[in-house]
Amino acid sequence: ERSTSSFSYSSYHTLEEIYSWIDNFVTEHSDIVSKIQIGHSFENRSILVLKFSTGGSQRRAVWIDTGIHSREWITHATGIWTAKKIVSEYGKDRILTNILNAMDIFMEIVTNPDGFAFTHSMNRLWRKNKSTRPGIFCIGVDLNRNWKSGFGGNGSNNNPCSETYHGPSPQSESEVAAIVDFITAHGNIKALISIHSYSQMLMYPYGRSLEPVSNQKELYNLAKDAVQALYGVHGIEYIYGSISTTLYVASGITVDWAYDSGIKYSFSFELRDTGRYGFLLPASQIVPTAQETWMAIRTIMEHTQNH
Ligand SMILES: O=C(CO)C[C@@H](Cc1ccccc1)C(=O)O
Ligand SMILES: [Zn+2]
Repeated sequence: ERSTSSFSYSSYHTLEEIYSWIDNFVTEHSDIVSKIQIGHSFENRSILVLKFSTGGSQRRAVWIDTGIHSREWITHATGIWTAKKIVSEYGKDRILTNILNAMDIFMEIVTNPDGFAFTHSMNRLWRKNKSTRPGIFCIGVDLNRNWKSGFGGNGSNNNPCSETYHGPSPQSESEVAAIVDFITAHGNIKALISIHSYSQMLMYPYGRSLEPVSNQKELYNLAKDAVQALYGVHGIEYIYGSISTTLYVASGITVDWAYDSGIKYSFSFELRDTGRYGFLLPASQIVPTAQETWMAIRTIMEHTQNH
């Protein structure tokens, strides 16, 4: 359809519908939003990033990604709603307006487009990307294990048939390399938020070890504030802490790479629910989930802007 006014923010959508929404969204809000192609997937789909900017050049920025694991549909839906929220609240919400007057926001909604298309066509519970290599008879790499930091360590798997297969080498996957290249070239990303589902958790590095990061106290307190803001919307309770102590040891993950690259405010969300529906969260929970998650994301962005 030609405009986003007929787009349902309370439904799940196909890859084509999301890419079409992105084009309409950028057209309708061209004063503040632009579209950047940062690369292409294994199956040659465009990898798209939304840039929210009110001016300046190379401003400090926040990176948000959703959908790195294709079956986690609530994350793409939350990303879309959040993008609309940002443009709707600019000039109205004082906190968001201050954030966008000082920083840019980059949002990658479909971080694993090949896997996402596959969840619609063949296998709803597909997690990895769709890369193949000669002589390897299982498909896909876990894009949340393919990053350089701690690559190949505990909590990742060398078996290509594993759901946590880390791939042949760090950044071997074009979907990961595209983000690394973009963030490295930008050079002024101050916060990274990588959104997963499910479990209702807000976590920070490290995943690869139990060792606390240097600003652990700050991240703990920021996570606490963010989780309290989230709770205030619909009374949903999150737990929070470092990945390795809150969930499990995982190596080669997005937020460890971000942190080691100097992005001191790196977080990973696990959205609703805690297992009743899991990855098959009903569409009726999209808007409530996005509304509460926004309050946590805004808290993290506000802290980043002020530090
Ligand atoms: O996707 C998950 C649920 O589908 C769990 C996530 C947990 C996690 C999230 C962020 C960083 C490290 C691990 C994973 O194992 O990669
Ligand atoms: Zn995940």
